[in-house]
Amino acid sequence: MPTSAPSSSTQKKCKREKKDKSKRLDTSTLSDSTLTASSAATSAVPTPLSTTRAPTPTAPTPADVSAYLKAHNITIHTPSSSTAVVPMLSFSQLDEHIPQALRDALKSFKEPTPIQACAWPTTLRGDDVVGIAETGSGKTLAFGIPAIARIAPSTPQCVSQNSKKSKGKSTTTASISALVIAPTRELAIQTHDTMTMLGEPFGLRSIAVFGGVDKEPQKRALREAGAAVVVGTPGRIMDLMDEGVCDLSRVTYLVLDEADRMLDKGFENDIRKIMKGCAPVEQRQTLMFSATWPEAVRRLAATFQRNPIRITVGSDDLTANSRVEQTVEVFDDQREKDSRLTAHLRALQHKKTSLTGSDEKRILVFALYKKEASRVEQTLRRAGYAVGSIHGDLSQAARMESLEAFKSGKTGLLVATDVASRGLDIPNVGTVINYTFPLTVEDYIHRIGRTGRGGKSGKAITFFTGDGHERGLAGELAKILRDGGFDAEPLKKFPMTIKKKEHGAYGAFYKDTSGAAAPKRLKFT
Ligand SMILES: Nc1ncnc2c1ncn2[C@@H]1O[C@H](COP(=O)(O)OP(=O)(O)OP(=O)(O)O)[C@@H](O)[C@H]1O
Repeated sequence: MPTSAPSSSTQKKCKREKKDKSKRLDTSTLSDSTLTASSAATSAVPTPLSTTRAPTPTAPTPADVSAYLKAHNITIHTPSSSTAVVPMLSFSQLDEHIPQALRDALKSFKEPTPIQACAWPTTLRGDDVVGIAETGSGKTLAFGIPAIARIAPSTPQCVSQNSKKSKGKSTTTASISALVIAPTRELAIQTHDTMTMLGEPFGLRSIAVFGGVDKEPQKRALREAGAAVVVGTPGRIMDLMDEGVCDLSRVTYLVLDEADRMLDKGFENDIRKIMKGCAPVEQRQTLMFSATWPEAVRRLAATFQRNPIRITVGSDDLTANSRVEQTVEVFDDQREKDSRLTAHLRALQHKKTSLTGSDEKRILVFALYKKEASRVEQTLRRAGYAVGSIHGDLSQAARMESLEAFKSGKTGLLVATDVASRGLDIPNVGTVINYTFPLTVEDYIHRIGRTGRGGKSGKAITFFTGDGHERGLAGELAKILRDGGFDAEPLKKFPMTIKKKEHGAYGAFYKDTSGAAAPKRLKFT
């Protein structure tokens, strides 16, 4: 059936509304004091569309807000020039800020997660934000929804016209408006899938750019089709920038996912270069999200942002997902690990064959080194298990195949290095087994966060020998276990000192050059 063209009055209305919207978005580029003046506490919920509108019936009362912040142990640091952040306690509060078609993406969920509730009001009004919340708590949509809201047509009428025209085929967009940078290829692909889903009703295209695969299709996609959103890993983004096919100069919405990792030694200089290619900081919204936010990167992060609002769900200290039950087993002899691993698989009644039901629990085993991952995989295969692996010695195609087989249940067991520790949202991982402890306790938090996602519970079993790097991490691990209410006794034979961490690149010599005024700390208890 042919699609009828929109009437000229509808077209005019859409144009007018687009113009209004771009005016509205411009406020995000003004100084903080202007932003404060225009959105001063006239209502409990930010109302960028109108200042005369009566309060929304769904707006929470200050008492509701206070109780919510307390219940979820949320702390919000707001720079003195910014307006207080009032969380959105229900999806209906999004209605006046985002188009219906975007709201539809949330329909399978009951309510916003705490990080979404607190991040949306501030990201939608144009602030820079640091969002720290436990693994599996919905951070992708916390930054994904505002990204699309910023570039999508603003009204349901415009949306429906556009989606009729463009459903299935994406609109050619000359400029990239939003950029999400992720530390691993698999995470970039996963986030790109989410952005594609969110942008699809509006004909907004997302392109994933990551290494380990042929550059040509990515170059062609960028050159020929264009994209409103790019999600990628730093190395490939820089390559494509250098080749002149990835123009980021119009990127006004920039996200560092797994931000502490992105600012760590090894990535930091790449991030600086990429940011230089984006719109300048005054015209850009820069967002950082992670489950871990070590002191060592905090001040450095602030130098990339403009008066950021920091939202912390949970403790300011390093904490694990509260729905993951953690146990640690100490070994005197490394060689005991293999038999313990298979004993656990038996105790968990893990099937050796492929899984049939999609709700059957998968098990993720983390090793530290590529060779070790490969050896553990072989051991499990010899023991008769359907098992796959993900590590840096495999081609990207093999990595993607292993991940798919694990997701589908063809293999219910996956052995991985830390390339799989951050961000991956794999349904029904019931247990994470740390065969060898990671190099940092942050990595431990991210690894075990592959289970217990989206409100489900999970289990983490950690083998600990105290050899090499492990010895110096025993104190930090014990603290995490105790903070979560779990048994840290097995670790007591190791030194319990906790070393102050330094930024990988700057160490003790790092100096804050942001010149930003110290933020006031708002703790809602
Ligand atoms: N409001 C919500 N209610 C219930 N589930 C949600 C909600 N929002 C997102 N989810 C689901 O929660 C799961 C975890 O989300 P996501 O991958 O964004 O977590 P994350 O916080 O980024 O985790 P990580 O720190 O490991 O990267 C996803 O399957 C997502 O679809």
